[in-house]
Amino acid sequence: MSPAPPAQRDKTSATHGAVKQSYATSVGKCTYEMERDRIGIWGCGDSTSANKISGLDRLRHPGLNKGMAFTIEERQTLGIHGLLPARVKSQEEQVQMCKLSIERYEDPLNKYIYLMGLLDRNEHLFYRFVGENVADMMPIVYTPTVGLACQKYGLVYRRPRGLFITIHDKGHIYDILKNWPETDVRAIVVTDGERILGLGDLGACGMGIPVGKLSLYTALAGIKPHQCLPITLDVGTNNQTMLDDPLYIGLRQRRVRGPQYDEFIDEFMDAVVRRYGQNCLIQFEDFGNANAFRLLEKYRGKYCTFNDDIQGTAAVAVAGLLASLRITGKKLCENTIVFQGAGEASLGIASLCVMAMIAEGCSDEKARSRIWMVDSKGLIVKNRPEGGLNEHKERFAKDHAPVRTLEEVVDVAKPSVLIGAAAIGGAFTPSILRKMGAINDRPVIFALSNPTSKAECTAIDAYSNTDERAIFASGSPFPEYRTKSGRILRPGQGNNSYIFPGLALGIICAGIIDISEDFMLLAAEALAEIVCQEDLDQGSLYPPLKDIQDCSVKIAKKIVEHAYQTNKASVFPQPENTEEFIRAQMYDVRYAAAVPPVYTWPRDDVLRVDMI
Ligand SMILES: NC(=O)c1ccc[n+]([C@@H]2O[C@H](COP(=O)([O-])OP(=O)(O)OC[C@H]3O[C@@H](n4cnc5c(N)ncnc54)[C@H](O)[C@@H]3O)[C@@H](O)[C@H]2O)c1
Ligand SMILES: O=C(O)C[C@H](O)C(=O)O
Ligand SMILES: [Mg+2]
Repeated sequence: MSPAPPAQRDKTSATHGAVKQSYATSVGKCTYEMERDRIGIWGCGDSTSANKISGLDRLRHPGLNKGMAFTIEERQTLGIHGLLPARVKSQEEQVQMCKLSIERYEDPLNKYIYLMGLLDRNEHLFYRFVGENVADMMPIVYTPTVGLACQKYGLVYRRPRGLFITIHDKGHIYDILKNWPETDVRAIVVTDGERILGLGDLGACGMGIPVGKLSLYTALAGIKPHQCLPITLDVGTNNQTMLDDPLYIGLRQRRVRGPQYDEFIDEFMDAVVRRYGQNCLIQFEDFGNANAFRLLEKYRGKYCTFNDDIQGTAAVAVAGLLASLRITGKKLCENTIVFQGAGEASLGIASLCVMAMIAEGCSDEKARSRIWMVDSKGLIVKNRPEGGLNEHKERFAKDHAPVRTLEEVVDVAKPSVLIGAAAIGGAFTPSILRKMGAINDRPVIFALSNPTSKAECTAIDAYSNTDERAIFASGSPFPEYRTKSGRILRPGQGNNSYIFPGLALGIICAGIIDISEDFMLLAAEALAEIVCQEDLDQGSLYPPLKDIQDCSVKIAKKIVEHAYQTNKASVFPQPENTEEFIRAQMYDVRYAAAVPPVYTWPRDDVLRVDMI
């Protein structure tokens, strides 16, 4: 069975009603045929005749190149014999070589450049290497090193990887999408670079984030690389350092806002639907606060979209909180939660917490009463003298006199859970942490801000100021911690990377367009369920990173099943075996045969004369 084309793509106008897709798997195709089709897409040859494809093209195409793993037979058939050294390597040997190569670099940015170079040369090898070494490689291709790479993107940028669409392309966005050589795009991660991690406005240099997120789509959830498209919408930057930097790669102008910006994003959304179909997932990433909430409200339910910083973060944090209940023995609604920050991450988490508390049987009002939020002006209270509370913050405003500092809020609220997402490095001072330890037997401390320099506290801070009783998680990874008694604690990474790859896999497989909040709570519950006693005993509220690929499939399975139960799926018929259905669509990191198998006599499948 051929992979079904995404529904309604490349029609002249965008339509957003539900469209049924056929069973979109590539199960029936052998890998050789799939590779051959892809060469056709890139225009390197006739898609019906593998023999016409230049061997050199295969060496240059990251999706087809195997480097020294081309067999002698392949080298001869493809006309690349002699272009490679005599030795034929296995992919396993190549993976070993990658390990040796990357270990030679000390500077993380050089490791990043090496890995991006590998991705540009040999996709299968990159994904196998990263997939087999997730805990070591994620901090390079993703948080925290990707933050550094974005800050230096002018230096790091080598080859096209994704699309830059500028505000000057307004009116022609569809034409730019058509310049992307792949037609079967199922997932886009898009940024406008305004809030890159906790590093602020990096303009077009934010491209490192969609590239990094989508590399995790493949490495952690097996979504095929050619189905993923990173996009940066370049509307300028207000970062003067970037504007003054001769290496800056984006438009040298201040950010466009207002109706022109809105029309630009509207055109982008419609162009994606027109080009790739309404089932193409659009993940919003690292937009500035005001646009992030506004655009989510505007597009959710109408386009296949979610905001990772609001919704993905909510799911991973709630998963961690649900897992923490197994240690504290409480219900979620019995906790008092203080947030440092009241932006995308914090408000997203707070809203999903309310939903989870309501699911426990608590009222909406009581659930909200459990949540205290602190922003740059202090505790969020009703009738704040400065005014200016938006509707999201208003929902959590306390009937309380103004309280200015986080420490004072901790004194007043006496929280059992402290969550930081304000990008203020070190905001959880030793004094605040000691207070959390004094109020609680097992204080829950989440330092979610990224990258590491923005974390509210380190794992060492959290443990050492609470007599090692803290239940700690962080957005960026921290090394393991040895307690005074010699126990090893492995703090879990409360990062949306535990959620978005599996969520996206489920969305794509079932063809979900309306990604409602119930999917986020479901993903949170699914992730929390995977956490085992051994993880908790080691101080982690999340499964180890080495198991994250399995987590993605388990999350995707729940998402797909729920989509069929709630009539949100658009891929029919409903698969009998959900997991098999999902796995059949996943990327295989192993190389496919580059030439058709040559049959030698006697063939097993042919009746031989001497057998008659
Ligand atoms: N771990 C994860 O998966 C994850 C996910 C999303 C965001 N984050 C991180 O969270 C941080 C914030 O992201 P966001 O999207 O919520 O940003 P945002 O800009 O939407 O929100 C930041 C919030 O911090 C508040 N703030 C600023 N200064 C403050 C201060 N001195 N005291 C208290 N509050 C203050 C702001 O008022 C705002 O409410 C970033 O570092 C980001 O990397 C982590
Ligand atoms: O990118 C990350 O590491 C998580 C999150 O999306 C963030 O913006 O910090
Ligand atoms: Mg983000």
